[in-house]
Amino acid sequence: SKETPHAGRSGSVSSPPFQAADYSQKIDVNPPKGTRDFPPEEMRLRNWLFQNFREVSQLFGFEEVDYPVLESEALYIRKAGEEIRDQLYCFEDRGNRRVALRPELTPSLARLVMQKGKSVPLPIKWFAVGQCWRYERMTRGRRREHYQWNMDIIGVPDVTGEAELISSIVTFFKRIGITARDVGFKISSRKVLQEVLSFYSVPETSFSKACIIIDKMGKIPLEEIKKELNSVELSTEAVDELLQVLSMKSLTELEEKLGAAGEAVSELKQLFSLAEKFGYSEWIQFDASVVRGLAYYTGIVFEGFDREGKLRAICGGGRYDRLLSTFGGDDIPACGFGFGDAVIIELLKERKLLPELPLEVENIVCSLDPDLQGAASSVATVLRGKGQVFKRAARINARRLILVGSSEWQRGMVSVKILSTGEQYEVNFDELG
Ligand SMILES: Nc1ccc(Br)nc1
Repeated sequence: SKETPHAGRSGSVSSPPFQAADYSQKIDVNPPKGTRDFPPEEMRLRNWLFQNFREVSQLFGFEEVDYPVLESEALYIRKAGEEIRDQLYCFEDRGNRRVALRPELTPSLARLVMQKGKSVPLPIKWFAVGQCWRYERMTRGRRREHYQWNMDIIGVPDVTGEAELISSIVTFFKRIGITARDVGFKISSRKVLQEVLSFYSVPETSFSKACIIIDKMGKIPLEEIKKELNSVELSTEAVDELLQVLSMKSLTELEEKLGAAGEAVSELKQLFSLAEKFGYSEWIQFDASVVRGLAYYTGIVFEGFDREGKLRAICGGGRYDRLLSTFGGDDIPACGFGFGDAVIIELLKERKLLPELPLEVENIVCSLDPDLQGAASSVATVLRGKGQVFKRAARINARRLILVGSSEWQRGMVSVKILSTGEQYEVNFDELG
């Protein structure tokens, strides 16, 4: 039935009461607007991508977790004017609870960490690959769901956390053939913004809102940015100074401006020094304009970008030391990133790096005589039981064709044909393994 938007919070659409299906006409066989099916070929590519997400996460000692796609809406009600709030896929359930399809995974992680409390030793190193949602008016024809890979480190207060997270993403890129010539990371810190604003005694409450406004730079006119910054109590002088600092692309320049004593400069210098040790210096650059669009970041922020500038941000993350206290918990230092499943595929297509993932079958068993269906089933069952044969089912194309013919079967034999060479021979059914 057509969605009839009812009154309610922005972005929430309540559908009419359940209507019995009308079988007189063919249903719409396409998935709901903004969502995707994953038929076999697309599913193989998705599994390949997620397998790389998982293997890199485990290489760095992270444990996999997951959470419900449906969460309490309260997890996402932040008052900083984020786009993620404006596009919340939220509704009232049949128990009159305000719920939402998760737009991101970090609030769920914070909720689970709080739930586990002291029972989980620190540092916590968790990763997840989960579907996230937004309700965007389809005027822009964009997707309403994507899968996000997240890695988070809880309980590490210094930038070694961020350095390790960026190293894990670099490791992932290298595994799939992406190099530092293809992508880079723009790195900054929200403490840059904080130190500038504190100089102009801007109230703390304006900080998150100012970050969200600045994240819109390049997406809306500069005059609009200035107006919105004035509206959250930044003076014209503070705005001009801020915009000047945000245009900086060198740490030396930033140090000359803010001095070496502040946390912003010292943490960034420490991170760039660690990057040398990790061996990924060529992948990163300082860019003061990076603030990211989530209200809860408090320190280092970074985003992966394609150097040709054709695509949206590939991934993004940073430090969020005060998220738990916004949920009424005790703060624990934390950092993490989100990595969507869509832009990276666009990038691999651009760079002709999509993997060949044909259907993979180890054996095809077929009976040449209708009366031998049962026999063929026995053969297939024996082969399936031989774990090691099917474990190698990841082989490209079927390697063998097992023929169950009546004359051979009467002698307890089956024919085996190696498809790549055409070689054919008989095997005793009892020795199939
Ligand atoms: N947060 C979010 C969710 C879903 C998509 Br598609 N993009 C962003």
